[in-house]
Amino acid sequence: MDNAIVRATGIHKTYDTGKIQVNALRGVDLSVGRGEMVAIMGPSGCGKTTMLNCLSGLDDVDSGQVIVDGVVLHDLPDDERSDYRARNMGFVFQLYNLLPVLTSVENVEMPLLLSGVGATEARRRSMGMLDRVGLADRASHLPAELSGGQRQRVTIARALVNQPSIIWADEPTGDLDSETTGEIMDLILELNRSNLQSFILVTHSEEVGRMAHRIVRMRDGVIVDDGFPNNPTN
Ligand SMILES: Nc1ncnc2c1ncn2[C@@H]1O[C@H](COP(=O)(O)OP(=O)(O)OP(=O)(O)O)[C@@H](O)[C@H]1O
Repeated sequence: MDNAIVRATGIHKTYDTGKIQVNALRGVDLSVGRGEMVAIMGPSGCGKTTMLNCLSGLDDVDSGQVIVDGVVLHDLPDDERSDYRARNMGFVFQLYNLLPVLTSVENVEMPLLLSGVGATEARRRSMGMLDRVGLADRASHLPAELSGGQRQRVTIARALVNQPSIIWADEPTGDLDSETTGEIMDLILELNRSNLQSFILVTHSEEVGRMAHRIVRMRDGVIVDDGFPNNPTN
């Protein structure tokens, strides 16, 4: 793929708990194009989250190479890799839940403040992003004062506020009912189309998978299928 933004080759990852070794990734090759939306699917335990963590540089790999926009990710020292992630990637992960004591806009502006953007500019951009996700009128609400779908929209606004070229999402619609899932996916698709950002998302939902440009199916730590969703409108 010529315009690949992510190019992973021969990724192996083993977890060693002391008692047993789990070969979570057993030679994964994957390229993701600029502006592409890829759904990673497969049965529980097949290695989807591990793949997201390894490809985004959140976790180390045992062997193989991940090149993101020309940068060999795992060659970077830890602090430079974190910095690279903060500047170029957005995350919609359960691990990065909204901070409960901060309002919507305070949550969204956090990545900007952490990367050195001034307070006034951070607030301006965060309000703009909340507006994009349809939540300008909930800017001063705490997460507990929002619905599940609204919370997820704030999480997406926070992931996108830095204008990253890649967004990694682990079950972005996991706990949501089907109507809200549709709304969140429409939002993600609209952002993907208008900003040409690449989305790589893990999902158990065939409905969500069908909305992506491409479905990558995994089993037992390898990719077993990689193709277009069976959807004539895509
Ligand atoms: N920190 C860890 N230590 C040991 N084993 C782990 C660890 N994390 C994951 N595993 C194992 O690695 C394998 C892949 O796990 P992973 O979380 O990537 O699967 P998954 O496809 O995302 O599953 P699910 O759909 O249930 O979230 C599983 O067998 C899991 O038990």
